[in-house]
Amino acid sequence: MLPSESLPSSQGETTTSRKVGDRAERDAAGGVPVIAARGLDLVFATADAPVHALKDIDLSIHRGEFVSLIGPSGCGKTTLLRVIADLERPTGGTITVNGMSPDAARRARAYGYVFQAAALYPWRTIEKNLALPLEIMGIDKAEQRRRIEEGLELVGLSGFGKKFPWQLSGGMQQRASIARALSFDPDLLLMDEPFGALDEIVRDHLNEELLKLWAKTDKTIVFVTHSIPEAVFLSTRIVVMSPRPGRIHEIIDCDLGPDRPLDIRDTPEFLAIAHRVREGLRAGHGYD
Ligand SMILES: Nc1ncnc2c1ncn2[C@@H]1O[C@H](COP(=O)(O)OP(=O)(O)OP(=O)(O)O)[C@@H](O)[C@H]1O
Repeated sequence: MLPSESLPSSQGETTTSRKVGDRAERDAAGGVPVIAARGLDLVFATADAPVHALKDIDLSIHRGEFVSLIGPSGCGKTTLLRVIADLERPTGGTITVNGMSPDAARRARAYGYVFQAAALYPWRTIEKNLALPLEIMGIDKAEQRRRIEEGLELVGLSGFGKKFPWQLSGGMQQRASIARALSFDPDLLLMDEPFGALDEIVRDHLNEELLKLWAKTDKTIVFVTHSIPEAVFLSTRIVVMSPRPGRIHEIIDCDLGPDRPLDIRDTPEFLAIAHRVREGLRAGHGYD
């Protein structure tokens, strides 16, 4: 693997140093969830029949969690992420982000959003792509420079700032888009199948490095995926969704601890959780 294909490892640090908070304790302490959805519903009005994309979603996500949304195509994973990001308005129920409405949270720049495709502007260099949200926020040039360098270093792209997106591999472009989402230091990262288009080896590697980055920055991450192993490897909890109207079928704790080398995927504990997720997907799908 090229060195440039790696997110930087947190050398000398281990993920065990991370304070993985205990949700029950935080609830008892009255901590405000980062995301709190109650009875959330979304019906898209279309030219023919209305599309019931989300139905009765109840979900609380707390600071420092890594929560994956998994489910069959069209079950509303992206729609749920877009509701959190204030890119779609629910038609029923309530949702707060950091205790605010999604609209207020968006204006407060509470989250960074990483799309499935890197969505970088091809006519801007990597550093100019990273600068864009900072320019919009009116951050001065010197501070922009500092944050861009820090962001590039965080994702292992130091020295690539002057390149254009098309001069980088798919994995490197996706890392640049992660750095852009982190450039204004949001506590919450929303990621919509960010590695879905990458080959398995690069994807494995970025999974491993994303986990280290999460441990290092203590962000809350909501991550959409179709992959059971990816969900189990990354998450502290897995939300299994069922097809239209998209509902939460089951929420599975993924208590594998913070230290997760790739070969954890061969352990009985990992395989047992993957099995539960698969069973949840099957049951939610109504195959039988
Ligand atoms: N703007 C829209 N107007 C009408 N229907 C929509 C709109 N956006 C999404 N949908 C429909 O809502 C349902 C949920 O879509 P969504 O993209 O959230 O699913 P998903 O689980 O993310 O799917 P995939 O895994 O294929 O990306 C689908 O039936 C989709 O066709």
